Amino acid sequence: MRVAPTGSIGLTAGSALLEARDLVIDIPERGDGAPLNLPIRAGSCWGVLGPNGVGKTTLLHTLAGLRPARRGQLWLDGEPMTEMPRRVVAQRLALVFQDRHDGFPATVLETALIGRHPYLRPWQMETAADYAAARSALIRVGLGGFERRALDTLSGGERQRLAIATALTQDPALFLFDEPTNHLDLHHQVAVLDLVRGLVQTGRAAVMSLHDLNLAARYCDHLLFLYPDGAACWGAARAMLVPTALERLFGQTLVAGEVDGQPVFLPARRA
Ligand SMILES: Nc1ncnc2c1ncn2[C@@H]1O[C@H](COP(=O)(O)OP(=O)(O)OP(=O)(O)O)[C@@H](O)[C@H]1O
Repeated sequence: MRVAPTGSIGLTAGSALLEARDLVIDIPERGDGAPLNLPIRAGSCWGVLGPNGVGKTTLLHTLAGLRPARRGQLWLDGEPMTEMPRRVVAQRLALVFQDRHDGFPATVLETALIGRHPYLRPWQMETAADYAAARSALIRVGLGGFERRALDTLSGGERQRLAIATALTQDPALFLFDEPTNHLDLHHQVAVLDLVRGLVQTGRAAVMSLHDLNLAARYCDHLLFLYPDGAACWGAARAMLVPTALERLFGQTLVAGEVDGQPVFLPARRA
């Protein structure tokens, strides 16, 4: 079932930084889901919600151009992404992965500097401006004093914030975050999502997968629901946050309320 048939609900301002047209993601041994038509416009923050294994990570990797779609096209700044050099794509969008497997020893600053690679020629050394960008990003995620620390000494939450700092150093117009609040305590979850909101308010765009419905309700202006049967629906967050749709999405009975004028959802207690 396709609950909200178009991605145009509530989208008025800003140009589409990334547009998915009839996009079908490729999940091995699974049938085609509903084709996605998503215009990710400047100044918008999209949340991708759905149960475990539904395809959120696969979608984000596909939007980043890191894995081929089964069908459909991706347009980045009005050009077909598949025809763009990877370096140019990396100047325009950044993906913060859910999991990282650090291949070799590095410091926190060296890792953040990886965000400048799309702008450097092969073997070109980072400039003072590149270092300044990396240092500024580390400060923004609260890792200002960590520059010389070895990667393998970081906690899970610190490593997550470093991944976000690396994306900030990359300075793209579009940020794709796969569960950006993973490993983070409540304070740092809110700090990271406030930072994402700040990025969006300055005309960038973000797409993030989230498991926390209430954080999604608070921070996202557009939502995409991916259902286990392959259905999908998307639109303005206010129109999407309907308890029956959310209950079907998560297979969980919910109790809905309102705090600070914002919808809040809790799992219903079992009888
Ligand atoms: N190489 C592969 N071969 C077969 N199935 C795969 C492969 N890679 C991923 N999958 C399956 O694709 C499905 C979608 O995975 P994906 O990681 O995109 O889900 P997700 O919605 O991000 O899940 P979660 O919420 O648990 O992070 C899962 O069922 C996963 O097991």
